[in-house]
This record gives sequence, C-alpha cells and structure tokens, in this order.
Amino acid sequence: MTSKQHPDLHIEEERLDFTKRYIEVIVKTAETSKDQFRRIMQEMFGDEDWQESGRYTELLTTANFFDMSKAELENLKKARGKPYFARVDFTRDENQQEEVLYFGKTSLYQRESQEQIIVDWRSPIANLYYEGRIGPVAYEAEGEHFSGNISLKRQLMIEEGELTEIRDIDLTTTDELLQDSLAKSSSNRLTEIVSTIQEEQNKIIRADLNKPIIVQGAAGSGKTTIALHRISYFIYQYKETFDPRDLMILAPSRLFIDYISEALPELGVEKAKQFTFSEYVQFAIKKKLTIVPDKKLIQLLENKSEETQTAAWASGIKGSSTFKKVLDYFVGEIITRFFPSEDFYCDKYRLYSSKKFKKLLVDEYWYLPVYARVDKLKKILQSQVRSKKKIMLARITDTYDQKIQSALDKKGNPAVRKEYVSKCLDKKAERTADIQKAISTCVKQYFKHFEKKTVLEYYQELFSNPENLVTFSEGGINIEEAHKLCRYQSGLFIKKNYELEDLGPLLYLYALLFGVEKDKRARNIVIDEAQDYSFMQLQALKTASDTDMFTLVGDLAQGIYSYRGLEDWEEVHHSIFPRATYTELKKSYRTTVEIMNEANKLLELLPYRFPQVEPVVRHGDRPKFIQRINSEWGERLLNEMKTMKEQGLRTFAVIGKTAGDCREAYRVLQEMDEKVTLLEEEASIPKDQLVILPSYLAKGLEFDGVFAISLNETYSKQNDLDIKLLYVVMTRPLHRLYFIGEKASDFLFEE
Ligand SMILES: Nc1ncnc2c1ncn2[C@@H]1O[C@H](COP(=O)(O)OP(=O)(O)OP(=O)(O)O)[C@@H](O)[C@H]1O
Repeated sequence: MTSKQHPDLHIEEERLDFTKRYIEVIVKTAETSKDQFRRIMQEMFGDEDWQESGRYTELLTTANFFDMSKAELENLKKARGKPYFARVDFTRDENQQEEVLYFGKTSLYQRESQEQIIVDWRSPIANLYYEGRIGPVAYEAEGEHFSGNISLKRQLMIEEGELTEIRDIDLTTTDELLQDSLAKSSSNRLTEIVSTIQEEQNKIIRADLNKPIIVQGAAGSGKTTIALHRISYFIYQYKETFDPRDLMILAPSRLFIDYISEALPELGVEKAKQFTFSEYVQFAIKKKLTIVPDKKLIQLLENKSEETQTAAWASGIKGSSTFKKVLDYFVGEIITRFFPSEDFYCDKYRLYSSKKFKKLLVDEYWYLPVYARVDKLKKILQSQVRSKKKIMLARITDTYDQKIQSALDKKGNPAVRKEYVSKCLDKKAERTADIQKAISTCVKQYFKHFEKKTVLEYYQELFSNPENLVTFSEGGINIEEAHKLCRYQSGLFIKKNYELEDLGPLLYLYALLFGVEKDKRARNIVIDEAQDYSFMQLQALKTASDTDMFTLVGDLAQGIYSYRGLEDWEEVHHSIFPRATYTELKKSYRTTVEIMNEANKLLELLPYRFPQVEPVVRHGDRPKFIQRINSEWGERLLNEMKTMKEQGLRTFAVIGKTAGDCREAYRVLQEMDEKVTLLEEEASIPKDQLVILPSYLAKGLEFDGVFAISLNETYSKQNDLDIKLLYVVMTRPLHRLYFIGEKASDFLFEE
C-alpha cells in the first residue's frame, strides 16, 4: 500500500514532521549555543500547526537541552533524511503499557519524558523488529527478558525526509521490502541493510560478542555485509569502553576495501583499521618487505610445470599446522641459546645462579616473547647489582679498614707500618674502583654472548638446515621434502624476496620472539574471505594480537586458493578458535533463482559435499549463451548492455578466467570506443563504467550484469580450481548473466 492510501498516513506524517523538527533543534543548538535551546525550540515548533497541539506546550515546559557527544551529533545529522525505517507497537506483559517504537540508524530521546523518539537498530529491543512476529513474543536478548505482545509491525520508507510508503507486515505477507531492496540495481559499492536484515543474519550480527564466530556462508548470503553490521553492533554495545581503532578489518585486496568503503561510514565503523594481510604483517613487524606478486594461482591455471607444482606445494607446507609445530620447536631451540653457561658474577661476587636464570627464562616468563624475557632478566640482574652494590662496597671498605686498624694497633717499626697502611689504602682504592667498574659493566658482559638477530635472519636460518626441519616437524616433513623446501626458499632469499605465504610464519615468529607492539595489535579482528587464509596465517594473527576475538566469514566453495587456504573449518575451529560459534548461511540474497540454479550445478561437480544454495525467491532472465564469432562478440555485448541500461541496470562487468583473456577483451572493447576499465589488483572500481576483471579478482564483488567470457581460455571439469572460479564468476551478478564463448561446454554446460 502506498503511503497516500494508508489509514494512518496522517499520524505517520505528523510523527515524521515532529522527528525532523526535533533533530533540527538538537543540531542547531549544538552548533550555536546551549543557551539558545528554548529559542530554537520555539522557532522550530512555533508555527500554527504545532502551537495548537498539546505536544508543543509540553515540549516547551520540559525543554532542557542535554549534551550529546560529537559522534552522536554526527549520526543525527546523517539521519536527517531518513530518521527511521520501521515501527513496532509492543506491549510488555509486566505493565501492559503499549510502547510505540521507531527504529533507525541512531538513537534520539527526550530526556525529561524518557520518550524514545528513535531507537537504534542495534539496541536489544530492536530484536522485536528483526525476529518478532505479530502476537505474543518472549525472548532473552543480552540478559534482558522481553515478553509481551506485538500488535503492529510497520515498515516506513522515507526518502529525503519524505514519507513515500507505509507497509504493515503480518504473518502472511512476505517481506516485500527485502524483495524491493534486492531488485534494485547495484551501485558498485556495498551498502547497509539495516531495514531488511533477516532473522538468520540478525542472529549472527548479535551472536555473543565475547566469543569468536566462524560463518560458512553461500555466495551472496550476506557474509561481508553481516560482518560489517556485526562490527557496527559491537561498537555500539561497547561504545563506553572500546576504541573503534582497536578493531581491524582484513580484506583480500585494496580493490575490496574500496568496494566496502561506502558501507563503513553508513554503519559508523569507518574508524576501524582496514588492511590486507600483507599490509598488516609488514606494519606489525615493522619491516617493508619485497613480496613477489602472487602468480601461483595464475600459473596453476596456465600450466602444471614442476616448478609451479613445487611453489604450490611449498605454500601448502608453510601454511599448515605442521609448520606451526616447526616454528614452535624452533623458538624452543632459540630459547636455549639464552641459557647462560656460567653463574652471574659481579667482580668476585656470585649474584645469580645460571640455574635460576634458566628457570625464569623458561618457566616463569613463558608468557612473554623470548626477547622480552631476556630483557626482563637483564633488568632483574641490574636490580640485583644495584641492591648488592652497597654491601659489596662496604665489604671492601670493612676488609681494608680492619687491616689498617690492626696494623695501627700493632707495635713495631713505624716506617714499615706506614708503608703497610699506605699499601692497604691503595689496595682499597683499587678494589673499590674494580667493583665500581664491575657494577657498571657486569650485566652487559654477561649478556654479551647472547645473540641478537632480526626476525628475517631467524626465518632464513630456519631454512638453512634441512635436518632441523625434519626434527622440528617431528617427521611431518621428510628429508627430501626438507631439502626441496630449503632450495625453494633460498631461491627467494637470494633475491631478498618473500612471498605471501611467508608472511604467516614471519608474523608468528615475530610474535613469539619479539611480540607485536601494543598499538599495532588489534583487539577484535574481522576477516572476510577467510577460506583463503591458511592455518598458519590465522594462528599468527591470533598469537600476534593475543586475542581470539575474531569474526571469520568465508565460503569454502569459493576457495580458489585451496592450495594454501583452508579445505574445511574444522582444524581452525578446534585448534585455533575452540571457543568459536560456528554457523552456516545457505540462503543467497544476491542472485536470481535462474542464475543460482545454474551455479548450483557446478557445486555438484566438486568432490566435496557442498549444500545447494537456496536463492531468496526473486526471478529474472535465464542466463544466456552468446556464441563468439571473431570479434563481433564485442558488439553483441555492448548491445545487451545497452538494453540492460534501458531497463535501469547500472553496473556491468566482463569477467575472464585469467588476466590474459581480460587483456584481449579490453583490446576488443576499447577499439569499439567504449569506456572500459581493466581492473588491476590495487585499483579502485570506477562507478558507472564497464569493468573488465579476471575471475579471481571478482571474488566478493557484485554487478547488475555480468558477461563471463572465454576467448583463449576455457574452463575444464577436470580441474576443481576451474570449477570454483567459474562458480565465483556465476555468483557475481544481481540480475543478468551472459556467457560469451565458442561453445557452451567451455563453461562446463552440457549443451
Ligand atoms: N538482508 C538483506 N537485505 C538486503 N540485501 C541483502 C541482505 N543480505 C544480503 N543482501 C545483499 O546481497 C548481496 C550479497 O551480500 P554480500 O556481498 O555481503 O554477500 P557475501 O556472502 O559476502 O557474498 P560473496 O560470497 O560473493 O562474497 C549484497 O548486495 C547485499 O546488499
């Protein structure tokens, strides 16, 4: 029903008018002076319409401005055009009083009357909107118990401050707002979905904030979106105690960070740090490294040479839990290098036994990074010297004073006595100087023998001895493999290069040996596309940040980096995040039924059991195959795009299997004078332009219309990687999917 026909139209319009004016009062007052509050109130509400209403008098008599934080004010300003999106009428059992609640992206209330003008979508009571049905409801949320009755659930569409539509939801109506929202065209950027969050998504957003969470979600199930909403919810819940800058979002590429950039301020989470894994590791270990471009995936697609196989194999080993064992063992061995061979002496005084030193190093300070333990022991010895300094010096003085005294007491030749006393005085001065010197140098001397190396030196050392790799892995790596791995690594080190797969072990080693500085550690980490992380990477992040507060979202069916990433969640769940809640999302919100049905067929070709993805019921055209003849395909593509544009669609992508096919497509389309952009890793996505990108870069992104192309490259059923890549491509479009190739079987179709 449009707003004009709704029986409550007048009530809702008046409410909106009131809310908008009240926001203006708050904003204006904050921008001028608090003393002006009453005057502004009169100005905003003093016109005839409002003077007649009882509400105006009430407002004025109770008017009393209260301070808002800068952030709250900013949120309120942002909310001016759309202060809320839903209304719920709820009667609590305990007092039988009906509350009329308006939910929006921020909260606003009148302090005196305690009336909530807008309730934040992240407050516990907003669960009534996301999960409650008309009728009796009862549930717990963050320790609060709700029981009562919902008599009205209403969605309110407001655009630029105007009420455009009112929709009452009851048991029988399907969620039209969701359908509308999904039917819209994409903007090339991720947006917030607060008004249409679904029950299963809401559960993840609000799942226990003190526990890690792992979400296996189908393509388009809203993983990225939900992860960002969960951050927003987290920041809201802990606004008093948690600095948003302690939150870190790890994304697969800068392209992806650009893609989510719009949703961040909308959700108030723009202060969270955003990194790629590679950027973060270099930041944390304070070293700028030369990382060789990650060509393995492409090489695996293009050729199966032994070199490529070795590279992929080495990646797998360096990311495995076996390698964690190697590093743990290695660090254990490094610690023994700090076992002193002798007790600690200052001059002739034994101040600390080596046994005690070892005990502290290994047992007492086990929780500290190795070098921090050594530093701690240094301080202990220094304080030991300081505390014994007086005694040591006093002993010297006493000894020589006694000698002198007894010489003076003796009768005898005065000349001899004099000489003896003078010698004693000299000796005393000499010994005192010795002790003074020893006091200032003994600690330094004692530690002089201990090594001081950088994390890179240690890492390179690890690969200098194949036998050690076998021992450290307790047989997990055999001697041939160890030799092969060492050879592979030395090929990198000679050129002062590292590869992405070295970063997990490096970070882990750094954390254990030196510890990541506090201001470089995150207290809460959100990882998107988590299936592409290796065991070692996740373990390293956990150890480095000293917390298990992670949100991991990913989809194993899109695990195109499985040679180095994860094949299942089990090991990660059990060994790294045992406290984690594991959840699955099977519904897809992005794609139409017709497209998803085709994509689902690919999952059946994979050797693992992936559940079929259930699309939210939204129909569209069936995917279309266009036969490629010479370069005339370019024209057909542009024609189809023109038609789509006429139908209101706005974002389009040509997705090739590899960069090679993309370059070829770029050449053809550019010649036709079309404005196209070839996307490289670090680029940002231009708005309203046709973009060409390879399949592996398209992961996580979405477009209204997608042209999957096969020019020189085809997809093969024999290769799981090909199947997964094609699956990624086919799950990118919101509305239309085209295949352009020589024959349908190039895209793994029967016909
Ligand atoms: N509850 C919802 N209401 C409206 N739109 C939604 C909802 N949930 C998801 N979407 C939309 O579905 C699309 C897919 O969401 P998103 O990109 O977060 O999914 P994903 O699981 O991360 O996908 P992928 O696996 O491809 O990375 C987005 O356009 C998002 O806005």
